[in-house]
Amino acid sequence: MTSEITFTKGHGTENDFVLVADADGTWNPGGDIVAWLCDRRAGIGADGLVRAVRTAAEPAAAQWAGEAEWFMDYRNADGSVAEMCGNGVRVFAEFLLQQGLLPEAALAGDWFAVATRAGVKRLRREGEGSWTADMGPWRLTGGQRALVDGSDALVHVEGLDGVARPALSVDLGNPHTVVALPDDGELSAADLTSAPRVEPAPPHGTNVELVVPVDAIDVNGDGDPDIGDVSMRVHERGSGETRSCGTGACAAVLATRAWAGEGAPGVWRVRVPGGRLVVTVGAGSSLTEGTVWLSGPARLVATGTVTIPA
Ligand SMILES: N[C@@H](CCC[C@H](N)C(=O)O)C(=O)O
Repeated sequence: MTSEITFTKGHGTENDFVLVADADGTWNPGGDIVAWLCDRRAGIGADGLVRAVRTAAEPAAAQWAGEAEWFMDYRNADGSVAEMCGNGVRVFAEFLLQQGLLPEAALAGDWFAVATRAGVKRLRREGEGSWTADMGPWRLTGGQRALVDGSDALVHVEGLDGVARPALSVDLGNPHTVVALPDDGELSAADLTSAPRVEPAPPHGTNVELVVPVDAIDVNGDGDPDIGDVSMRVHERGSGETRSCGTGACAAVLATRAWAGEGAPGVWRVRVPGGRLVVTVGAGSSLTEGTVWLSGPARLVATGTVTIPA
């Protein structure tokens, strides 16, 4: 039997999603259906599927029912499940607004809670199509040892000189491995048509970010940089190279800040192929753990219906 689903297509800095409202949790697609929907030739095409379901109706989220009304069920383009999506959660908030499901107070600029597999995240509307997400806790996976050594992994990136690069692993609820490159030439030369090989292989796979520091900005002219600035490309676990990754932007900043050491800025601009994001490191964060905020656009571009094959 086939079924018809209403969807919205949206993106955050061109990290794009198919969004489906499934308030009562009656539609729980298998990985093959997700992969088909996300297929850019045979399906609608997206980096991932976002399903909006009431926490009370979703067994995976029932533990957060008292804290958040809605659960973001995030799936990668290959149909695999992911814990969190930083661009996706902003687009999710914009989608709830479009569907008339956003709590009234959130429209007025109050924080509101969304449950994810990485726990409850809070979001605030900054203006039309613009959101900040409190991404919650992060940590360098390798802890103090990785900070002292400057790396806890090696990454082989195709298209460069064949030498494995030192990298830092960052846990944002989902896994990231960040590699610093010296300049834009290397950033462009990197071939991300296949996943960079990471050693040791992370147990649940990883998203890989390539990051190039851009000159930090000294806003008040006191000689100390106030705003950090990086360029980034990403190969996402389960989706391949994408034009942006929100959790990846946070990871890129947190690794760069760890390499820079004490005194590094707390606010960063992240340039990705699909646009720009702002990452703010939470007050009280150390170089190895803390909290982080992500700000950026969320755009909804189309709605439609699709017949799901049996
Ligand atoms: N694009 C997302 C991250 C999506 C999940 C990721 N591919 C994973 O498997 O962890 C973002 O904006 O954070």
